[in-house]
Amino acid sequence: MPAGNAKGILMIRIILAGATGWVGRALVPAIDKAADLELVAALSRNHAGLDLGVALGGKPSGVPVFARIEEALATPADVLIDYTKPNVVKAHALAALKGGLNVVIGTSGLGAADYAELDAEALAHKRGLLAAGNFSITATLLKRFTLEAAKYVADVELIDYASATKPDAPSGTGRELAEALAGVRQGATSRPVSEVVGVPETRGGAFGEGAHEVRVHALRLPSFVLGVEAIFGAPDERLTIRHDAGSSAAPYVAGTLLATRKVSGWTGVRRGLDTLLD
Ligand SMILES: NC(=O)c1ccc[n+]([C@@H]2O[C@H](COP(=O)([O-])OP(=O)(O)OC[C@H]3O[C@@H](n4cnc5c(N)ncnc54)[C@H](O)[C@@H]3O)[C@@H](O)[C@H]2O)c1
Ligand SMILES: O=C(O)C1=N[C@H](C(=O)O)CCC1
Repeated sequence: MPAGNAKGILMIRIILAGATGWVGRALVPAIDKAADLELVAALSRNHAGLDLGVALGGKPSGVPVFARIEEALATPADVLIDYTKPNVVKAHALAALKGGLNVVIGTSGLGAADYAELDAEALAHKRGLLAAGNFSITATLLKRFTLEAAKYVADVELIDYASATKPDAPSGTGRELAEALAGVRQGATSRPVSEVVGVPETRGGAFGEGAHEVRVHALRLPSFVLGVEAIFGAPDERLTIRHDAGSSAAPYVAGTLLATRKVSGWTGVRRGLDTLLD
């Protein structure tokens, strides 16, 4: 139950996992500025034991930094926001749900099977979870426009661009889009990959089944931050819908905070910031 502050505003108490990372350190000042949000604990493998303000190079803030989710969860809180790493995010979310928190996941690397498991846990504990492969508004529009175009054009493939060091492929943005697209797309007219002569792997990774599968081609090269491109082909014409992220984490802040405010409004898992838009 969110706690009231001195002005009687219901405060949403947040544990931020990945608070000293690229996105985490952009979220901290935005949470501080919000009258209805309170950062009560942080999780960071590299800065555990420090005060978060000090860890971020500023004044003490009174927010403790922990190394492990179990330690952080000893602080009473309402929502866990996670921007950490693909190999730890699911364990963080499961622990938070068990502890009675709602969960907002920005971390990439999880797919449909992981979210089915998290959904069962969220339902069991009557908590909400919102995961978005990309919390930026323009990436969310890429998803919306691509799903709309798929109603009219049968053939579509995705290209997923990211930096050479990104640990997961495809990106969270590309994976969420591919899994959603596989659920709504029409059958492809391209030759089935099982009939391809040469090196079938060059046709990309597949999400979904048979003619409804969505092929994703992941490029990992220096100079890219994150980009996802949906290419639709029809006889004698082509449509490309593309999102490109810049080098700052600013585009992800507003969407993450919107999800944090809304996530107590349902039980189970929702995927995509688009599920919160009209
Ligand atoms: N959904 C979105 O809109 C969106 C936007 C940007 C990034 N991302 C994703 O968010 C994730 C984080 O991105 P980033 O660029 O901020 O990463 P980063 O490497 O800059 O920061 C990761 C943070 O997680 C912490 N961490 C790592 N392993 C940990 C562990 N085992 N226990 C506790 N803390 C741990 C680190 O200390 C650090 O604070 C990535 O998966 C990225 O793809 C998603
Ligand atoms: O820089 C990253 O890593 C990003 N990851 C997200 C993803 O995996 O889709 C999106 C934004 C940047």
